[in-house]
Amino acid sequence: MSEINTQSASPRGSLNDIHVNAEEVLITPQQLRDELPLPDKSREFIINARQDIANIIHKKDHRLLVISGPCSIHDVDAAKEYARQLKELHELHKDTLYIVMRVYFEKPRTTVGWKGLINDPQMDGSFDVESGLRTARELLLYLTELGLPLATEALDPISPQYLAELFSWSAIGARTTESQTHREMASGLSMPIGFKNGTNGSLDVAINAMQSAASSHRFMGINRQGQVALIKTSGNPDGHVILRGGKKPNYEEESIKLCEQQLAEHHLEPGIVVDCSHGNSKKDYRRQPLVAENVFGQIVQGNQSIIGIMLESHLSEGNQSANLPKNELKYGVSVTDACIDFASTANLLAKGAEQLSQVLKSRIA
Ligand SMILES: O=C[C@H](O)[C@H](O)COP(=O)(O)O
Ligand SMILES: C=C(OP(=O)(O)O)C(=O)O
Repeated sequence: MSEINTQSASPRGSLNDIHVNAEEVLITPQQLRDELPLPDKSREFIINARQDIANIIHKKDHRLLVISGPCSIHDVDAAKEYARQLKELHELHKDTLYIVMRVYFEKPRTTVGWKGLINDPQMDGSFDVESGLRTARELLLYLTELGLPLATEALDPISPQYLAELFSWSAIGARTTESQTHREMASGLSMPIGFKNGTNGSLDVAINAMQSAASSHRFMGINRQGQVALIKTSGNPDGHVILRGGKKPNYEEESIKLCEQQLAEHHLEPGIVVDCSHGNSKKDYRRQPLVAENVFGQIVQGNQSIIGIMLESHLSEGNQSANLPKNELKYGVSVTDACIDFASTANLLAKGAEQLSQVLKSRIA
């Protein structure tokens, strides 16, 4: 890693780097991939998981997609323990639910705050991004070997070259669904992509994003060697909407119908994932099970468009400040949005599997 102090390199009066203090050259994506390669067995597993999820989106697989996991990953040991428990649920409910682990390394902030494990893995303002990338890749390799499909938010347009091959599903978040950069990136990503409605509740931005990302784009990015490159994409055919609520929730029947109508008006497939957290839980984690149960009820009543749910779930409930000294952080508790605990997650998914096992099968003609 080589660091250039741009302030000392820029004499007074310079037009450049006025607000840039320093830059460091990072390991290239290819170097990290060589250092931590993806075994063939894991590659096969991810190819199949992406296909399973695409089949759910296009209604060729009856199962309900369940994306469950911490709001953000900050502690690798806790993430591994969560994954081992989630893997049991994945197996237990595999005929009805397709359970994928949320592994979010990049957090979009409303203003400022800890931006995730890649940006600041030590959570102390040391911003050791190279070690963040390495830790993230090591963890993804472990989780894949465990046999869990993995989900993330694609936020940084550079990090996919380092990590994206390990994910089977990605979201474009509420704060970036309207961003051209993110729509271009989504058009080239190799896994199914969900687009969240905007933080104010706007569905239009997600529908526009789906159309944009399904198209081919030309844009500047980096290649695996870390060079700036002109990227040419063919478009992502597996886009769908994620309803996350906004100023008010949008998971109830009326909102789902409105979303179905808007998708139909744009000749888009009616595949909807409901995020049970965020605006839909009014930021109260205890409400997530209520949202999920309402969604299960809609499916039992004959809804055909809901293809999945998302849960913010961790080993223990609630959250804590990411600014606490490391030795004061409680194990298995979120440092970003509050989560439901694992026992509640397991109860909820057992209820869902029981209620939906027959009805989901009858959806696929
Ligand atoms: O899901 C996580 C948060 O809702 C998102 O990153 C915004 O967090 P903030 O409003 O605490 O910055
Ligand atoms: C940031 C997230 O969600 P949203 O984009 O809906 O706020 C998230 O799911 O972590």
